[in-house]
Amino acid sequence: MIELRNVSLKYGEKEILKKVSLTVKDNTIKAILGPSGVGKSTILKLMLGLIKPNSGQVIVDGTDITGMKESALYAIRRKMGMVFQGNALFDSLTISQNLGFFLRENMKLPEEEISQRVAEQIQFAGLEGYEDQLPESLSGGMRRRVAIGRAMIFKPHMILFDEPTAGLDPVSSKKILSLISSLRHNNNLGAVIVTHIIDDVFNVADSVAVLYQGEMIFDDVTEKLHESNHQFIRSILSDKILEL
Ligand SMILES: Nc1ncnc2c1ncn2[C@@H]1O[C@H](COP(=O)(O)OP(=O)(O)OP(=O)(O)O)[C@@H](O)[C@H]1O
Repeated sequence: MIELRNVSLKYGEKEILKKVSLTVKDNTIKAILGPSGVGKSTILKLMLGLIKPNSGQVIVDGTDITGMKESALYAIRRKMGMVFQGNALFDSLTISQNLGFFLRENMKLPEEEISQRVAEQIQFAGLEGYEDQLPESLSGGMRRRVAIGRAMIFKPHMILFDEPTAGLDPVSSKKILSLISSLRHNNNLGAVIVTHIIDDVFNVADSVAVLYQGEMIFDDVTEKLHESNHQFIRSILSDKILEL
């Protein structure tokens, strides 16, 4: 479980988050919805301990990580997989090498186990036949699936997605969303999805937190979004996609 308790954060003089509280339960999918620049990616960085709040606490599985040293944070980050907005694949490595990279470099696992885990992710992400290709020869949707496979290969129990469908066509978006849904069912995994696309929320999320002007204006099960009278929520429900 990941919790943000009364988290406030400034970049310089700019106040980004104002006393934001949020809970992501295990084995559930939580969406964080909000306009561009509101601080959604910042929340993911706080959850990974990459940045620290000015006040408030970030709790991961009952442990307060707010004041933790970098060395202790390593173990916390190992519980979480991260899929970055631009995928962050290595252009000069093949798909298999991309998938196995961190297992080789950071975990120093035996080659046999690496090959087995890579093969599992190739199958899970539907990338059979592309093992020896470079990322540039794959479609945007396939590259996103490689990035998901690479996050999954550590066997995390929570996975964080930054705009998982951004830049994808509707068919690829659908595939990515069903892959995300299948993570929970097949692997008992929780997920956080940062997005500005309302359809993503209704397609996969159990609950949604809406961030607007630094504050969490809604945090409840997804179906209740329709009951909100907040003007911003009413406008996103009618427009379906937030201003970029
Ligand atoms: N390292 C930084 N230093 C200063 N300002 C920053 C830094 N990182 C982010 N910001 C600013 O903080 C605000 C929130 O950024 P963040 O990336 O969290 O937004 P976001 O909601 O994820 O937006 P997007 O969907 O466009 O990525 C933005 O105004 C951004 O310009």
